[in-house]
Amino acid sequence: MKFAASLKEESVLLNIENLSTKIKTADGILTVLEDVNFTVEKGEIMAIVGESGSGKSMTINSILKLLPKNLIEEYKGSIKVAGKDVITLNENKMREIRGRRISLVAQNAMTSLDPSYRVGKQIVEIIVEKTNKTKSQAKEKALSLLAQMGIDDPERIFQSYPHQLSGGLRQRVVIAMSLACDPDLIIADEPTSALDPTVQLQVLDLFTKINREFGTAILIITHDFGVVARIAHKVAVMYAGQIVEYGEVGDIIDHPEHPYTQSLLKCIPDMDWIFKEGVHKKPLFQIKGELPNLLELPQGCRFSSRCHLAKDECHVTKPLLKKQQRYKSNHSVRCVLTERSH
Ligand SMILES: Nc1ncnc2c1ncn2[C@@H]1O[C@H](COP(=O)(O)OP(=O)(O)OP(=O)(O)O)[C@@H](O)[C@H]1O
Repeated sequence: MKFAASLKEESVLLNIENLSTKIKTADGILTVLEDVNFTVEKGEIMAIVGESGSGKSMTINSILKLLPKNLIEEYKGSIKVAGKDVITLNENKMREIRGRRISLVAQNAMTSLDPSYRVGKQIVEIIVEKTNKTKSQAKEKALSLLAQMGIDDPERIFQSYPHQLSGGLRQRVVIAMSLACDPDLIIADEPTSALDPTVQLQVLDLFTKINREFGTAILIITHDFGVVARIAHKVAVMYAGQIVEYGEVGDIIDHPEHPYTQSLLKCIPDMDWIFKEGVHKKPLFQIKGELPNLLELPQGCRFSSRCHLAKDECHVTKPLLKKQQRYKSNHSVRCVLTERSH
């Protein structure tokens, strides 16, 4: 049976409520996600930002049901795609969602490309497998997609093997592949972190172009608030498996409420001093300390041990993600101090 309604008929493409994921490890049970709530709407670019280990990839794996069964201790809540809860869908139905409704662009293009086949053949195969197109129609579509990715000589790239292409070109090819079945949502997992800085900007701008021209929603995963600022409309700041701040990007950059968000924003390099003074004159800000051990989470706020503002209550009271009424938009923060100060 075909997956019922097209996501494009819904304004909310992805709705996650109270998602909690625990995994089994040799050391014990890890709470990798807890109380995760967010939505991605039609035509929106949403970002999830956080340090390494904060749970960004686990969120993607939970959405796409890519967690190995033997690893899962708990996987509960609701992950609705076009109103259907993927948590209860079987593997056949999930395959209809993956690739067709939601496609994934990984950090390293080589994980998505087979080194032994020309890239054109790989794009054509996906189109033929997932749509009713013939091989020649699929080739036409593949060439058109490559051209739309800003590739000047699509025929040459179509005939190339992955190792003959630069990192930036490979990532453009993978992004073209992700669009092969006209998905409603692309999930891009750190899609630029393996690229040179100038190529990173070009690839980010390509996502913006795709969003504007195709109307495809994008969920981008990053550790870099600079990426968020450049392309996203909405952001969830993630720390130790929880969303600690959520809302419109403009609101959060202008009024970061959570001390962790404030710290992440300080980590964005100021391009002016890089170009004017040289990279060695001003060290980049680093957040001191480490993420808590997910086997022994603190009783109170998970960021409390690294927070320069933490008070006694922060170590004992579990903060909830609460909408801040003073903002018109849905700006939510998980911090007891924010609650007190307004
Ligand atoms: N297979 C696994 N076995 C044990 N622990 C795991 C496994 N996969 C993830 N984790 C742990 O789950 C937590 C969340 O990991 P996750 O990969 O989602 O973080 P991330 O924010 O995506 O980090 P990165 O940016 O480094 O990819 C981390 O503490 C990580 O060590």
